Amino acid sequence: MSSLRGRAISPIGDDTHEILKGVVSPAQLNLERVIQQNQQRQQQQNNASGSSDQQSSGSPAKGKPRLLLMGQRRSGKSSISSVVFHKLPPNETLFLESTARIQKDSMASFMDFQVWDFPGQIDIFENPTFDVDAMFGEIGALIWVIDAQDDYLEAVARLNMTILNLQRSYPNIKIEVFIHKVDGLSDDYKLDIQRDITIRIQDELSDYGFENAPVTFHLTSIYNHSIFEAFSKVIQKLIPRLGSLEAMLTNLCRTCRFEKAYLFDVLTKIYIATDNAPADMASYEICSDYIDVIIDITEVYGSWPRSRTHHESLEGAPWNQKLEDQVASNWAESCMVLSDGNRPIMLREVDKYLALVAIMKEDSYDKMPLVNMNVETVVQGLKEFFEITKPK
Ligand SMILES: Nc1nc2c(ncn2[C@@H]2O[C@H](COP(=O)(O)OP(=O)(O)OP(=O)(O)O)[C@@H](O)[C@H]2O)c(=O)[nH]1
Repeated sequence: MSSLRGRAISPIGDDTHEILKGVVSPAQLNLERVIQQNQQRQQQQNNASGSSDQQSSGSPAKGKPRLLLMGQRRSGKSSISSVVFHKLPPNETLFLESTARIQKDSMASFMDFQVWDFPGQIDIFENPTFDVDAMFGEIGALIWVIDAQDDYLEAVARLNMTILNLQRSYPNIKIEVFIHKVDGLSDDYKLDIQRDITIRIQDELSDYGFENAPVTFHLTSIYNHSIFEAFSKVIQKLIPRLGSLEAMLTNLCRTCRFEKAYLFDVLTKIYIATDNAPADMASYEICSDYIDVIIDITEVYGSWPRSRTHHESLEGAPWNQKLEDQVASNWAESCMVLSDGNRPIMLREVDKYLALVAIMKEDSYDKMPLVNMNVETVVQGLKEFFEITKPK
């Protein structure tokens, strides 16, 4: 399949070929032009307004974007960070000790970012030893965790103070409120709490003249996929030109008749883009569980060294082809059929961090060769996308 790379393809539909045709496609040229224009515009703004405004723009000027986890003590910040970024089983968070100082984690991922876990008792605006400019200058998002199983009035009051302090100097910082530990709560109660917290925050902010502060709310728990879903939404806001990624996946779904396609960060199981079909928690869960299965199997069998004779027999008759030319991906590919409705689900690695996972429709399995060709083309397009948009 690798011999197909760089050629125009003949898809089941007719859209994918515009993603990668020949050496440089119009889409690629367009993306490069837009990225260059954005960079020039940003450079001009920075030159015009000096370095202090650069910090106040809220977008990461240099280095890695930062996610700050803040909130009251025992609200669940360290648990969230450990479950999402370190694969700690949720039950084991019961034994986590209270955080005494800021924990800084660097994530080597498709996009290098940092996660800072703050101790609940710290108030950075009260404490003169904190360099607030350095802290919020390169911030990607502030995640405020509220324990929904506890009395949340004080947490909301502190969040309001924090937003008001930030709005004056850093109006573009994205504030993500995780209404957390909703696992034990009924659906009605969850929505009531969300409504109540939203109103309390919006009322307070509009009293101070901030009508449209960038605050988003998520209902989360470490005991189900909601925490990964919420982090996915947060990370997606940090991806430049996310719309182009979504358009690629939407085209792929239309061309191959997929029900849903996700681009996953394999280690964290955060999805960084999906097609434009309505979001559906069940399909996200099954794709994310599938990644776990593949990783487990790879850990057991992945490093199994094939003997030279076995290798030669695989490349010999009746195939008479090199092994890498017989498979669609040089790294990993897998496909299995879901028992409900006979819908196959496929996984294709994009690079060492990312994987494309898609749920197909019932009849797509017959068209696997064409599906593979289209997936291969989109994967090449995705690689180019990340190459072009990577911070220089
Ligand atoms: N039911 C439930 N419990 C949770 C959830 N997330 C965290 N917890 C529990 O909440 C408790 C406190 O979690 P931590 O992660 O230590 O809280 P923290 O906000 O880091 O606390 P400090 O370090 O003191 O600021 C632990 O016992 C966790 O098991 C959740 O989603 N649901």
